[in-house]
Amino acid sequence: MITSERMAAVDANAAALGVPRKQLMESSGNAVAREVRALADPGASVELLCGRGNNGGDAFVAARFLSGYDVTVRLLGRPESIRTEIARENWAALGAAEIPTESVTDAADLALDDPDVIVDAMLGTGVAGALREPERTAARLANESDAAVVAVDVPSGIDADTGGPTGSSAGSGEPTGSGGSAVRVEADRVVTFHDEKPGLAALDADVTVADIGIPAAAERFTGPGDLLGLGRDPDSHKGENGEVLVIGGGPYTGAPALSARSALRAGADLVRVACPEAVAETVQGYSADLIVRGLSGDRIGPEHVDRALELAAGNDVVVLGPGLGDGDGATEFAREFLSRYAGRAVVDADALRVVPEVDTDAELICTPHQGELVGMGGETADDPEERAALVRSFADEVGHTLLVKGAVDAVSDGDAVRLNRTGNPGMTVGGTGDVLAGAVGALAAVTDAFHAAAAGAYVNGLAGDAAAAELGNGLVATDLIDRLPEATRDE
Ligand SMILES: NC(=O)C1=CN([C@@H]2O[C@H](COP(=O)(O)OP(=O)(O)OC[C@H]3O[C@@H](n4cnc5c(N)ncnc54)[C@H](O)[C@@H]3O)[C@@H](O)[C@H]2O)[C@@H](O)CC1
Ligand SMILES: [K+]
Repeated sequence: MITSERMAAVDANAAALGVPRKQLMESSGNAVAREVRALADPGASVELLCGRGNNGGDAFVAARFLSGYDVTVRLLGRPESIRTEIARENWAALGAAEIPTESVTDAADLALDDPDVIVDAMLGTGVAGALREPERTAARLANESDAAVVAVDVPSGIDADTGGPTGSSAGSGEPTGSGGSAVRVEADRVVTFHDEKPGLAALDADVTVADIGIPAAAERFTGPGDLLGLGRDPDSHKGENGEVLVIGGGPYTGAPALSARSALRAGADLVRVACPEAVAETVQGYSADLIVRGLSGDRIGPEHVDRALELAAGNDVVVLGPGLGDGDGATEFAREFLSRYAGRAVVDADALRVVPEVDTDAELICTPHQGELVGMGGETADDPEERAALVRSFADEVGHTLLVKGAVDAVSDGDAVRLNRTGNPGMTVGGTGDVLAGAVGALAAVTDAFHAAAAGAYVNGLAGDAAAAELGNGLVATDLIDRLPEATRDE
């Protein structure tokens, strides 16, 4: 099963792996034509109802694969209004190949000549709201005809994620819109691409899943698609893109500052640091952009839990651990803090060891390296696939998301697993882990824990690769921070 949102991410990852959209559309169209061939013999009449997006583009390709059939490609809209370049190219290819096309803008001009097969390629996953005209009328005509109806990817008017009509937030199958009942194509067959869609199972149609050549690696590994949707809403206000509290420092002062600055560069609006008073000035000295809150004394200990919880309450995410040290007081603090905190937290460094034993309502993203993973009671292996399986089962056991750092990072929430290949040996320098924890913290303020961990690993490694390209093995952790804004751009 794959959601529309994940499908878009995987599509972008496939393009980054050298399998561009145009190739996917070619395979999709080919798969649609195969379905038509299975339904009707050559000579049969096939009416392709095409929208202006890529769903329609799939049908333009299908028409090319249907030589020997009496094909009509009917575009709902003007050719100039075809939305994507790839669909436009495939439309133009029809003309060049002398395959008959028609374009209809007015619903009143729509009529179907009693075809044997109708291909519904009006709307796919890019639909917004209930069907408009002329799609609405075309859907009615398709439903009234005796033809076998083959839907491309998803029947037009159906939400691929819910199975309900498009434009209904509940997706419950209830009619929507201004009083009228929701029109949708009642397909006999659906050719859907790459993987099953959650909304198709409940439909009264035969569903074929077509392999369109998206490599498994596009799902297995992080890629640029994992950043889609993490961009800033242009209308947002200060604080809406994430408020992060870093709790750490004491024996080390650089670590909490690195995490905090990283969170800012990865997109958080406000980042606060709670650290011992004795080092507050030093931490502040690293950057005027940080809001530093001192906790009495020179080490964080259990006496600070109340104050830390108070500070945490105003933030979306806590990053716990950078520079905290492994003293008894610090460990006790981490244990008690987590047992009383119920929000979302990234747990790193010396705070990691308390995770397996602590009883917490918090949602944690733990970022251990292999050694810390073993310290937590987890297992590791040389083979990356085996290691990923072990990370998954350990994440399931502890009930939190794990991001296990290595040459290939492994991320799992106990269910899904994602691997990250960005990064380089130059990043073994001190502080890069603090940068990662901060970046994941910033992302966890705007998306779910698993997505934040995967995207954080990806951007951190990407920033490291950009730094290594310039500085080789001379890179330092702050070089990554400087390159995070570019790495986190989602276009
Ligand atoms: N990785 C992928 O996601 C792939 C997608 N492919 C195809 O691309 C489709 C998605 O393409 P698009 O994102 O271009 O979207 P669609 O082709 O689903 O439709 C988008 C366009 O339809 C119009 N529209 C939107 N809502 C409407 C409504 N309620 N009534 C009437 N018109 C409306 C708008 O002009 C919009 O731009 C998939 O369903 C699939 O068929 C395939 O080509 C292969 C790979
Ligand atoms: K469709």
